[in-house]
Amino acid sequence: MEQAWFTEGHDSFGLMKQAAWQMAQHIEQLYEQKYLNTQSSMSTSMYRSDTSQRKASIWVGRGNNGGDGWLIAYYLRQAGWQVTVITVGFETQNFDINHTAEVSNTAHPMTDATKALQVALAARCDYQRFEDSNSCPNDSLGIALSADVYIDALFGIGFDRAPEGVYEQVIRRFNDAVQQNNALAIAVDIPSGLVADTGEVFDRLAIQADITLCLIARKFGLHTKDGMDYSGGIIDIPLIPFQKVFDQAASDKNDGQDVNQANVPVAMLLKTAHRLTARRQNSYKGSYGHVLVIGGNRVDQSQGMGGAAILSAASTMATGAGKITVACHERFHGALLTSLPDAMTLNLHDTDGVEALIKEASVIAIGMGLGRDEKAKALFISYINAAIAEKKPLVIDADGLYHLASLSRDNHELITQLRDYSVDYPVRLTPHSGEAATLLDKNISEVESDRLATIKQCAATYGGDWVLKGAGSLVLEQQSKGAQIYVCGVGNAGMATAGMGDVLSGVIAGLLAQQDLTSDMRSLHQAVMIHGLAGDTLVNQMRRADSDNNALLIGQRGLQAQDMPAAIRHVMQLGVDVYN
Ligand SMILES: NC(=O)C1=CN([C@@H]2O[C@H](COP(=O)(O)OP(=O)(O)OC[C@H]3O[C@@H](n4cnc5c(N)ncnc54)[C@H](O)[C@@H]3O)[C@@H](O)[C@H]2O)[C@@H](O)CC1
Repeated sequence: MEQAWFTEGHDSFGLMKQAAWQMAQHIEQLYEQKYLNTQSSMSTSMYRSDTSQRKASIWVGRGNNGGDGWLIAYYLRQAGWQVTVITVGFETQNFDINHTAEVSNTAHPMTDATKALQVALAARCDYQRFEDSNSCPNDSLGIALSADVYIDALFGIGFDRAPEGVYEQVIRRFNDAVQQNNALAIAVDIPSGLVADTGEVFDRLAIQADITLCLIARKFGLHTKDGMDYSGGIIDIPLIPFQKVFDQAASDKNDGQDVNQANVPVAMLLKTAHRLTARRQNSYKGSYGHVLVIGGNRVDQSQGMGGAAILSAASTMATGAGKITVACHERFHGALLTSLPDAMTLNLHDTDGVEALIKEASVIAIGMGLGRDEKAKALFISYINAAIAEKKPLVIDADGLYHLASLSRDNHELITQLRDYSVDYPVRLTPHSGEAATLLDKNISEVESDRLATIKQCAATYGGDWVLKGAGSLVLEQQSKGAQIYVCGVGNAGMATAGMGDVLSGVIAGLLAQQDLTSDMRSLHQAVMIHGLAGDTLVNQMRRADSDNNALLIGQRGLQAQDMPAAIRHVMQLGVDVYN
C-alpha cells in the first residue's frame, strides 16, 4: 500500500522518521500509564519523574523494522531517556560509519535501516551486540537488559520463517527480561515471531507484547490465529492517508475478479455492527420471516444431537425472527418444546412434511446435529434439492458441511448445482478449521497456516458466502462486484465450547429471515459481529464502557452456548453500532 505513496514522490526515510517520532511519543505516554496511572503500588514505586532516569532497551534486527528501532532510540535519547540498543544479526563492521558509507557508495544506495543506524550512532546511542552475550560466560548484556520499557524492533512484516539459532535465543531473552523486570513490552508494527499475513507463530515462540504500535494499516495476522495472544493492545499509527490508496486497491480488485485470484489480500477489520432499525408498529409475525432448522438427529440408537438444533433455534428466535420450525428427530420434540415453547416441531425423517415446509419457510438452516450416516446424507441431498427448487436462502453448518465434502469427493452434481445457485441466492456456510480441512481435503495444519487462502478456496470450490470460525473469524462475502473479506475483531476464547457454532448458524438464519432489515443488517458479517459481541458481553470484554451488563456476566471459563441467546438479545437492544 505504501508503495503507491512513494510513487507519488514521498520519501521512505522521511516516513520512517515520522513513524519513529510518533512511536516515541506513544512510548512516553505508555510509560506514564504503566508506572504512574496504575492501581499497582509496585508499578507506582518504579515511576521515575526525572526523564533521565527512565531506561529503554530497544532490540533491533537488520530490516526496516530494526530501522524504526534505531530511530526510536534516537528520539527517546533526545527526550532524555537512557537508551540501549540490543542488535541481532549485525557484523561488527556494520557499526563502522565510514565502512557503511564506503560500501553504500561503491555498491548500493544506503538502505533506510542503515541511515537510521547512522543517525542513532551519530547521536551516541549505546548499543550492544546480542551475539556477544553468547560468547561471554558472565553475560555482558546483564546490565543493559535491565530497563523499564522493552521495545521489540527485531522483525516486522518481513518475518516469514521459524526463528532459529541466535534469533530463537533473542526472542526468549527479550520475553524473560521483560518478566524479570516487570517491565512494559512494546512491539513495533507487529510482535517479532508473528507472521503478518497469516497470524502464525512457530512453536509458540514470539515476542509477548503488552502493546503493539501498528504502522500504516492493521496487519491481518494481528487478528487471526495466534495474533491476539501475542499482540496485546493495539495502537494504530496511520502515517499516510491510506484510505484513498485502499479504496483504489479495492476497486481494482473488485472488477469482476474471481475470489481465488491472488489479488484479494486486504481484509477489513470488523469492529462495529449496524444498528438494527425499529420494527413497524403495523406488523405481525409473518413480517419477520419463518426459519426452518433441520438437524438434531439420533443415529443408530445413540444419545443423539438434539441440543444442536435446540441451540440454533433458540438463537434464531433471539435475533427476532418471526416464526421457527425445527425438523429434528421425534425423540427430541419434548425437550425442544420444554426449552423453546415458541418453536414448532416436525419429524426430521418425514421427508414429505419437511419438503412441504421448505416451500413455506423463508430461510433453511441445515446440518446442526444432522448426523453423518448414509440416511442423514440422503436427507441432506433431498432437502438441499428442495430448497434450491424453491429458491430458498440456505445456511449450511456442521454435519451438512461434512456431507458437502463427501459429495464433492464423489463429484456429485449437487456441488455444481449449489455453486450455480449461490450466484443468485444466499448460501452461507460456516466451517471451523477442521470442517474446512475436510471440505478441501487438506489437513488442519494446512488450513491453519493460511486461513485467508482457505476461505478463498472454499468459496471458489463451493460458491456462497463463508465464515471460517476460530480466533479472529474470517468472513467472505461474494458481492456483485467481487469478494469482500472481513476479519472479526471481537469474540473471546470462552466461546471455544460445544454448541457455539450452532448458535452462530441460528443468528445467521434469524437475521437473514427478517426482510424488513437492510441487506447490510442481514449480512453474514453482521451476524458474526453480533455473535462475537454477545460472547464478549458474557465475559465482560465488551468495549462499551457505560454498558450495565453485570447481570449477564459469566466469564470465559464456564461460558456455555445456552447462555448466548440472552446476550444476543442484550447486544441487539443496545444497538450494536456503539462499540469501538
Ligand atoms: N515500508 C514502509 O513504508 C515502512 C516500513 N516500516 C517498517 O519496516 C518493516 C518491514 O521491514 P522489512 O521489509 O525490512 O522487514 P523486517 O524488518 O521484518 O526484516 C526482514 C528481514 O528479516 C529476515 N527474516 C525474516 N524472518 C526471519 C527469521 N525467522 N530469521 C532470520 N531472519 C529472518 C528477512 O529475510 C529480511 O532480511 C515494517 O514492519 C515496519 O516496521 C516503517 O519504517 C514505516 C514505513
